Amino acid sequence: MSDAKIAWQTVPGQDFTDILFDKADGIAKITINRPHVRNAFRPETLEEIMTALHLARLDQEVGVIILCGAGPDAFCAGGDQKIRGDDGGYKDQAGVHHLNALDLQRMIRTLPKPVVAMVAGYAIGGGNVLQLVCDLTIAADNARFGQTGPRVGSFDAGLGAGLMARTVGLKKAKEIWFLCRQYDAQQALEMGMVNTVVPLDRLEEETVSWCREMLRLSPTALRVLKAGFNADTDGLSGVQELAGNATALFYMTDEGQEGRNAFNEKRAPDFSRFPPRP
Ligand SMILES: CC(C)(COP(=O)(O)OP(=O)(O)OC[C@H]1O[C@@H](n2cnc3c(N)ncnc32)[C@H](O)[C@@H]1OP(=O)(O)O)[C@@H](O)C(=O)NCCC(=O)NCCSC(=O)c1cc(O)c2ccccc2c1O
Repeated sequence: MSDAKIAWQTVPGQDFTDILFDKADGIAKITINRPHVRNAFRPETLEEIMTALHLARLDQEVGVIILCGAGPDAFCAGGDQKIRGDDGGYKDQAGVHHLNALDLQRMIRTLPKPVVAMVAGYAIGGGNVLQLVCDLTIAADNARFGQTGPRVGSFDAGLGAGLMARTVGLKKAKEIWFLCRQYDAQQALEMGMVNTVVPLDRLEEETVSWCREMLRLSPTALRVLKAGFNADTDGLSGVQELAGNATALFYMTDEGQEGRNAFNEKRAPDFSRFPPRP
């Protein structure tokens, strides 16, 4: 199959209402499917995305994940203001309030495979933070980015502010949040908020081509690099993620296995075969 073509297959066995979950050629695609509200999310949407991400993480056929919105008009317009309640978050259908966008942000950052945002149309508010926390962003030429929090009575002073500042610089990040302007795809590219801009009709083709390039590379190298890129921003939990990769690799060595074997064989471990390396 040429690089331009991909035959998405719906991942079977799921009962999603707010997202589509497809897979092909080592790539999983999660589509926020609420175009009537510019793909704004409700708590259920975020739960479904997290379920799909978990499945994609466990699936050893999947090396890269695409996150996108249904239709050409929006990637995601953030939290659904129609179900934003008075009790500290967004109401699910049982009336419970959530801010589970923050759980999703952390999940994307700790997921040990690259997550690529494919942005057509608006990426606004929590939708812009969502594309920001993805590892790469491919934008269509109709994409528009911005924060609205201070206008609609909200703010994301966590990754929304801090990661934004690390991505586009402190002054620009403050401008984005303090003025609540919108920026077109070219401006987003110039400020380093996205990786490339392509015509809308070539968006998926280009995104898939970037994914296929990554799939040709070492998954372990990409995994550890991702953890390394996030480690300082995420503090000790970022170090935990990076260190977990070191532990997993150590478990694969004879030296690591000698400790386990000695315990199971009720003998003292003999690490003398493993000299301290320079
Ligand atoms: C995105 C827009 C700029 C698009 O404008 P456009 O003119 O193209 O379309 P309409 O405005 O006519 O919208 C069409 C239709 O969609 C509805 N809609 C759009 N966005 C939302 C939304 N976010 N919630 C609910 N509904 C939405 C709109 O009402 C129309 O429906 P009708 O029935 O009226 O026809 C523009 O739509 C826009 O500016 N949207 C609002 C963007 C916004 O302010 N988002 C919320 C920001 S706050 C946030 O996202 C957020 C979420 C979190 O989970 C947080 C967690 C923790 C901390 C902070 C958080 C946070 O800040």
